[in-house]
Amino acid sequence: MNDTDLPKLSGRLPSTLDDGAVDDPRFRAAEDGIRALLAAIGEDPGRDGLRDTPARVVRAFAEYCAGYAQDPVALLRKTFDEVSGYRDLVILTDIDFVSHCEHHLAPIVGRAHIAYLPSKAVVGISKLARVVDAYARRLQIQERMTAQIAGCIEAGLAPSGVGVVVDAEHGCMTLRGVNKRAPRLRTQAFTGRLADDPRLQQRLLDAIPTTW
Ligand SMILES: Nc1nc2c(ncn2[C@@H]2O[C@H](COP(=O)(O)OP(=O)(O)OP(=O)(O)O)[C@@H](O)[C@H]2O)c(=O)[nH]1
Ligand SMILES: [Zn+2]
Repeated sequence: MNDTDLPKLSGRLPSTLDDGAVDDPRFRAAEDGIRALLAAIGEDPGRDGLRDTPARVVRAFAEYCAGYAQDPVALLRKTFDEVSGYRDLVILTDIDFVSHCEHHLAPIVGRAHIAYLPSKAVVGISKLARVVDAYARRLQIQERMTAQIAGCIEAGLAPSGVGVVVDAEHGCMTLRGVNKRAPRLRTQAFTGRLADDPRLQQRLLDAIPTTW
């Protein structure tokens, strides 16, 4: 799978206030935008309690979106090939993440579950969680994030197959709009042997705890 949505690695807001970010004109413009938003909801952006809020919000969004600065495939560069012929599924479940929807900038809170069939090397399992975060920390829709994670593992490890299942609650449905208490969206992507073999898919699905 081609990852056509690899991030632009420049032109983003810095994710911290270090290294001169305070002087970045985009940072200042974004703060003005938050001040305008505060005024639009009937607040006084000049009152004491809100004076530092625009800068905080911009910093927070830079942090929520820090994944744009990462190259997720590069996270999988270090692999281990001394696995004594291990060829079965590697399954990592319940990788929690927070993302933000690109429609409302509302939080998406969920868990990703990943399986892959190694062809020769395996990767440190923390790297799979790092890949999830690199895509979650962007503005997303869940379907795209799911496909991106699968595509990244495919590109980074060239395994015999990948399965990614994502379960998440969307703030834009639970906190506003239709206001449903806890609808959970499941998306999944399978490649290679997992795309061809429903029994391999089922092994990943069976490994996912039913509660969270
Ligand atoms: N498929 C998909 N839809 C999403 C995701 N996140 C949010 N949405 C939906 O995106 C849609 C945006 O719809 P619009 O009609 O443009 O926006 P809206 O008027 O705010 O819609 P409501 O949420 O129904 O009030 C909504 O139906 C959201 O529930 C996602 O990850 N995947
Ligand atoms: Zn939304």
